[in-house]
Amino acid sequence: MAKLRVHELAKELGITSKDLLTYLRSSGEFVKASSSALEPPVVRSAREHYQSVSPRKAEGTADARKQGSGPARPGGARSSGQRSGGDHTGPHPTPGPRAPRSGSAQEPARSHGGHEAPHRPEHSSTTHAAPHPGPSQSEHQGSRPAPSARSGHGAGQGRQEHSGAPRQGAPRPGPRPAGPRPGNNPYASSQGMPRPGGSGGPRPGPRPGARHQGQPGSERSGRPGAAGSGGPRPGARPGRPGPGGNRPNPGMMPGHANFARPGDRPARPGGGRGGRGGGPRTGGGPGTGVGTGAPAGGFGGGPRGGRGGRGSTPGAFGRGGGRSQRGRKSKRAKRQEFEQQSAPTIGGVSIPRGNGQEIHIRQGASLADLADKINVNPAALVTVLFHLGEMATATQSLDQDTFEALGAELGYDLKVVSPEDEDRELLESFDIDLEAEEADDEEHLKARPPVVTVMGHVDHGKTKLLDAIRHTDVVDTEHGGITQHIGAYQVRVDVDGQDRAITFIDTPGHEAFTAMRARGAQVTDIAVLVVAADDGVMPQTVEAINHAQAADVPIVVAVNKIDKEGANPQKIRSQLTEYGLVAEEYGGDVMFVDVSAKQRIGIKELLEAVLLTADAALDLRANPDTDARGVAIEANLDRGRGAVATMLVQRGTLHVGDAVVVGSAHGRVRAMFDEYGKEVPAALPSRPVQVIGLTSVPRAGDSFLVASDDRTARQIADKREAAERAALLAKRRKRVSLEDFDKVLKEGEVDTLNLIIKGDVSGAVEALEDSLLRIDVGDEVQLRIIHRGVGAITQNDVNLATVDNAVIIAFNVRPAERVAELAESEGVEIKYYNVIYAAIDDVEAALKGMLKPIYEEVALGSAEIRQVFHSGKFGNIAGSLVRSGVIRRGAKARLVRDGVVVADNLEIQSLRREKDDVTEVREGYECGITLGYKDIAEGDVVETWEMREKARD
Ligand SMILES: Nc1nc2c(ncn2[C@@H]2O[C@H](COP(=O)(O)OP(=O)(O)OP(=O)(O)O)[C@@H](O)[C@H]2O)c(=O)[nH]1
Repeated sequence: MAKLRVHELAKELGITSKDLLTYLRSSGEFVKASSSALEPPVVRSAREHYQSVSPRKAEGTADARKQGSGPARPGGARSSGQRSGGDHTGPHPTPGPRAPRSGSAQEPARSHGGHEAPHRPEHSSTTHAAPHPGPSQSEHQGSRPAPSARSGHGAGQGRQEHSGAPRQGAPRPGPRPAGPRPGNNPYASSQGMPRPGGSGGPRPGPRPGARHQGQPGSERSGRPGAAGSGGPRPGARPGRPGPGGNRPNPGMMPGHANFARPGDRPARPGGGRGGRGGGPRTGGGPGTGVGTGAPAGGFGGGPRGGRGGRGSTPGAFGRGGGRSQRGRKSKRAKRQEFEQQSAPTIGGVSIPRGNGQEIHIRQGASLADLADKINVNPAALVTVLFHLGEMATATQSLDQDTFEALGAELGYDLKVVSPEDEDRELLESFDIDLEAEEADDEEHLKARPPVVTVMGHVDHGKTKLLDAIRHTDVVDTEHGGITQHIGAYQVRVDVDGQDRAITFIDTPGHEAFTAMRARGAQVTDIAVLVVAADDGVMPQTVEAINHAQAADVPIVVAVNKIDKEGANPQKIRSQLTEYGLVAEEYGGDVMFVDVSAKQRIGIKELLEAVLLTADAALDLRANPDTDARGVAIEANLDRGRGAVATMLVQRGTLHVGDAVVVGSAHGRVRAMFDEYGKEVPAALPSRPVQVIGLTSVPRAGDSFLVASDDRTARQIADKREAAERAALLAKRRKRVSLEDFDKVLKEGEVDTLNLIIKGDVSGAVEALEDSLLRIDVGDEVQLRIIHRGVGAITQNDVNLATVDNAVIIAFNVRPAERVAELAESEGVEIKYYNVIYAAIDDVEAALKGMLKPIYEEVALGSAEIRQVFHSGKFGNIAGSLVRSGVIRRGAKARLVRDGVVVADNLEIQSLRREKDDVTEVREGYECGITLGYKDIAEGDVVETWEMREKARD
């Protein structure tokens, strides 16, 4: 059963989505947009609120039924939290138990002493009213079994401890934020799983671990799993101002006033963003006009308020109530409305005005795309945009602000949607709602094997270890080991008489891991960190730790090469404490296993440690009885077999004959093979299979899903391809930068400044990190250093920054080859410094919202007015001769008479050579200029300039 979305609930309550959003935000819910899904408790409280205000229909809907069965799953509403970020903070702000932590919950067949029954904590529907982490559910924390209970213990005892005993003998005092752990949902872009590791202490407060660097374990463990990316945060700040507050609006644009036409509405004093402002909603009557300083601009001016009267009666003073009655208009009324909607011409074009409808535009869309959606001529939009002070071609992709400004001007609520949202919408248009599916899964969940990635420094033995594990398949020995590389394999281990499986991703290293994450796929449940006992912690060991921690993936350490002379496994343990990985024997909760990949020593223990860590830290369950969803791990074009893709099933069961869509590839599963090359008819969750039958080769990290039929699969694939093409055009999308951090912070888009520090020497990196973490930034915002390292900025750094929306601080280092290009195209900001204090100052200023870009005025050119023409249409036209530089249409200008500035802040509104409109005129040529300023005279000089951002020292 699908969750109710904001707009649906708003409709039901007879209010606008925006009003509902405002209410929800003010009551502390993190709801992103009107398409956001709402948890039942939130729905209920909203209904109650609005009923108390004005009793309306609310009960008896299908959702009431939902609520009845709605306590959230253990482990948080994983997928929903992932997908729509903070949307689901509401119902689950109280860090609760994340998962049944014992093997019992996952594999009921196992014997677990007193913990036979799956232990599923239920979220109380009242949790949303208590956004602070409380000790309420700490019982589950306390009973979290320690993986340590396993190692080296007798089976029976180990089991019991494992299932019931607290790790250090003492109950864990505090709750663990129960952020949704998206772990295995390929459709999620963000991670919210609290790490299982760490100090295990309580993590209340909204800024856990922000500045505890240096204390082993505390920084990372305290790092907010939840605050990380999208998961519900304890102590989440309620009521951020929504977008639209002080964003630029058309009215702010220079020259906007000059296109005012007779009959335009007068400007509304104050207010936000013209047509999108809140004014009209709250009853701004006709004629309330535009926002800040918008002088009756074009067809700006609150289309919703100003044009009251359209729609239903209540709409006469705004939109209130109009929506529900809109369907019942007479033809005449409709016609009238249409005529009213037809804006007066602007710049010679007439565009039917919207009435505030929400239009979704994908990132990187162009005017042509918008034109298509609102059914107008693209050229007309080009003209309108031009009059808003921006020039763009019909096919050029535009940024969000431009679209919003344009939407406000045209009377539409234009929403630029992220690729994830877009894909969700796309799937929804095919009646596929992944979020709802997962919610429905709850009662059908069955344990699934963990998916493991092996990471570590070069030559520490990752490949050898994967090889050794491959041959340690103690159950399925008849094949004599896995022979084929398909990108992942599954081994079975006999643990305490139980046959259990683990899936290994067969591409070692964090590069593949991060690259997949960059594509939105999170396949890894657990990372095995390989460290050579004769070598110790090396740069890539640290990188691997950072990457795993950034993804909130628990780590099991394999101390390898213990057969070698000079091997010192204890040294590795103590070294790793500095990185927050504290071995159990040192009082921590990370399992360390000594192995020799070469001599195949300790492999079984390692596999057991993986299973125990999974049991203790993760809720690895999936519904096998549904259509398969998962991720493509590897794909290639095989000469004989065509496109071959290794797909990891994450939920449901994949069958031969299923119609699948993988990213923008599609097809029908003709045959499936396992890692032995054996044909398999069906693949359960966590099973990797090589699939043939796709029409094209997908990319690693593409998510796949089974569609109802071939046609649907093809249509989804086609639409995705079109969306991808469009997204390519929007490559220059900007992520977080230090300069705009304040803005995105205010808009509630982020509350953590993620940094990656790269430097030339480790001392500098450490000093910088240390100083940065000491910055006192208050409680509103967090600083998180997600990765630090020595050496040039690599593709990996940029990938990580892409995933986690981080800024890279480069201290005396430069990007490696082509990396700058990648950063540029991905919109990742790299800030270069050679003085530590400058970096600290900038970061501090960014956090405090004081780091504004510095602009300087750059002269473009000047022209002397030779003659003044009067035109009824254009006002006074200055017949001029360009004396220096160029005169450019749209440039800022000032009028100088006898060396004195008589008018400033003008704009070259139109520029002509002979009879033609031109964009610029160079030195020595004559031209006709209109400035929108009447008092011009022969001999005056028009100086033009533009503001350019100045580089900081
Ligand atoms: N003595 C000993 N040598 C090992 C062991 N494990 C790996 N080696 C050796 O270490 C070297 C590197 O092993 P790999 O498995 O290739 O290491 P890797 O981490 O995959 O290296 P890259 O693929 O380069 O990142 C090889 O020569 C292995 O034979 C071990 O347990 N004991």
